[in-house]
Amino acid sequence: MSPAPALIFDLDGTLIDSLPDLAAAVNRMLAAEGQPPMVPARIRSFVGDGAKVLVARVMAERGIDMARHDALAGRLVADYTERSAEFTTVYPHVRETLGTLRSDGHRLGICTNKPAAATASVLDALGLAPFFDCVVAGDTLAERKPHPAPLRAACAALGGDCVFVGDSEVDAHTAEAAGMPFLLFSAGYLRVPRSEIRFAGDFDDFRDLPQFVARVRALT
Ligand SMILES: O=C(O)COP(=O)(O)O
Ligand SMILES: [Mg+2]
Repeated sequence: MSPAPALIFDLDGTLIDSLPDLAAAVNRMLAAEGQPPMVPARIRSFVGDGAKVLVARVMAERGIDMARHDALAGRLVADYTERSAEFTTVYPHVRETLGTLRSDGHRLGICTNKPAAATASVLDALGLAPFFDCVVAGDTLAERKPHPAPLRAACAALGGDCVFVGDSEVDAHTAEAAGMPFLLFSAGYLRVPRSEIRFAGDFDDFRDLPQFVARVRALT
């Protein structure tokens, strides 16, 4: 069996349920535009490709002039960064599992499409930052997921073999492009049927993650 692989986690919909604060920020933006609020389930279907794409999808749905995209996206990111952890929760058993994985010798990292400042703010506020040796965020590099570069950068920083754990088709495609095993957290924000993506294992309870990691490790 190979040495303990490093584990790289997606953030939104994988470690944290951030939709309530993302939706609150979107709805503050819409209110400032004189628009009625959007239901969180709809906003959830727009999450996964980063804040700028989220804002573009909301604007397209509401017929807001795209010429204002940079201004509105900039405002939303600044507002969300200030208020990223008012309603956001860590999924059950995430903290204890991250602790177990670290004690078992795994190095841990994050690869998210959320911008770096917002990522740092939410990780600090929820007490998750100390678990991670490396964070690659949506604006750390010129490319973001599903481009493999951010995941490869996280893996290079952690060293050795890596496994990616995420909730969405964006994550599955990123892992595939990077040639890395992918474990699906199926209680997050997946937007396509599971049959459309490839994963080495799936789980909806973090207490089950160490056994999947051990199984993937036994194969390498
Ligand atoms: O902010 C997003 O759109 C997605 O973030 P994630 O990559 O952590 O899921
Ligand atoms: Mg996600």
